[in-house]
Amino acid sequence: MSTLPVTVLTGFLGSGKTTLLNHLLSHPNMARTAVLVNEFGEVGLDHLLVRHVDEDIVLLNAGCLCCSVRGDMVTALRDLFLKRVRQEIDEFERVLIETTGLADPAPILHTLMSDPLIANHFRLDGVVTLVDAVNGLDSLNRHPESVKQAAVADRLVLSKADLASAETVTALEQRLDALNPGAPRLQAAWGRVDPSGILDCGLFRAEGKHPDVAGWLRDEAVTDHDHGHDHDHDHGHDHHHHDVNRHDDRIAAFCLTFEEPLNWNALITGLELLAASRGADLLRMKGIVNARDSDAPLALHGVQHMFHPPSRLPAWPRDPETGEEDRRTRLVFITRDVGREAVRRVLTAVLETEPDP
Ligand SMILES: Nc1nc2c(ncn2[C@@H]2O[C@H](COP(=O)(O)OP(=O)(O)OP(=O)(O)O)[C@@H](O)[C@H]2O)c(=O)[nH]1
Repeated sequence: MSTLPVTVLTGFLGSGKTTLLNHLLSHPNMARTAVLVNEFGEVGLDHLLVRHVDEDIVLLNAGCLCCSVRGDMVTALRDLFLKRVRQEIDEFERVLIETTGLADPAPILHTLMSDPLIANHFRLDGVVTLVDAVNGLDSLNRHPESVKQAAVADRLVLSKADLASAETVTALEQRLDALNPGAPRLQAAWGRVDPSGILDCGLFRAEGKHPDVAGWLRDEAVTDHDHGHDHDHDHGHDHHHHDVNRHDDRIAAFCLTFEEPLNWNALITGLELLAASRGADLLRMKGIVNARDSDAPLALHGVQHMFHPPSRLPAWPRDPETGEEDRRTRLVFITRDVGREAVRRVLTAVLETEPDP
């Protein structure tokens, strides 16, 4: 993969994004990373500064570039790429983008998938969402944006656990489990997190190792949660959502599994139908597909109405216990106000009626 991985760091106002960045920027593993921030001033770079490359880009002593974004993120990312091509800046191998606190990460993710220059040269590695242990529950209760930020995350990082009681942290963790069971959670006191915990959560690794399907798809964690969820609903009492407010109730995380190879065109038609009718509510989708007319597995992911072009993987993932190839199609969805059954019905209806090409 010659594209450069991009990590999007998001989190509600005051959740600790700048504090985390401050820690990351001095970490040796951040060498060759270009970090896009809204303003240099906020991060306080003086003690890390090696030299000014230009007005908007500085080189830091860990070997990373810190770039302040003037105007929009798309222009900043394009400029950065062109400077790299013209060798006006030190070669960087990955990008980390800090979003503003109220931001919906979806538009940035759409740009990564759709802007021709950007989509050709960058790929989404992951969305990292910071959640403040003190105010996190309140933000989730009051701001649908913060629910969405947590729901689309590939990694959830809890900040300020030192200021919150153990009960509050547990209650927050339960909420996050229900909202986004597939996202591994880390704790970062005062922003102290190892870069390896939040970078390389995508399917492809910088070192060109085999794609990590299980680590990217996280379908087992989602399936385990989904079973518990159905079970609780079946019995209708005392389930773990009883104290969860309605923003969270609108979010569902589930995995659809197909044992037999699928008609690829029909699957895409089904997904397009879903995107056209419920695009805004398909918060995140990731999948590995066994298509009848492809020997190799195909990986697919999307955010709302937009899908990234599929990638062909070099080999089928293997079951870690038996070592056997796992050729099942697995589609993981995080949705808002769209249930598993509705998605399954649309996809199976199209899969059953479309003829093979
Ligand atoms: N006690 C404690 N305070 C923290 C921790 N992380 C961040 N803070 C403090 O929380 C406040 C907000 O942190 P920032 O890093 O500025 O948060 P932010 O997400 O960048 O804020 P905005 O850019 O305004 O959205 C600051 O005063 C930090 O010092 C932590 O783990 N523990």
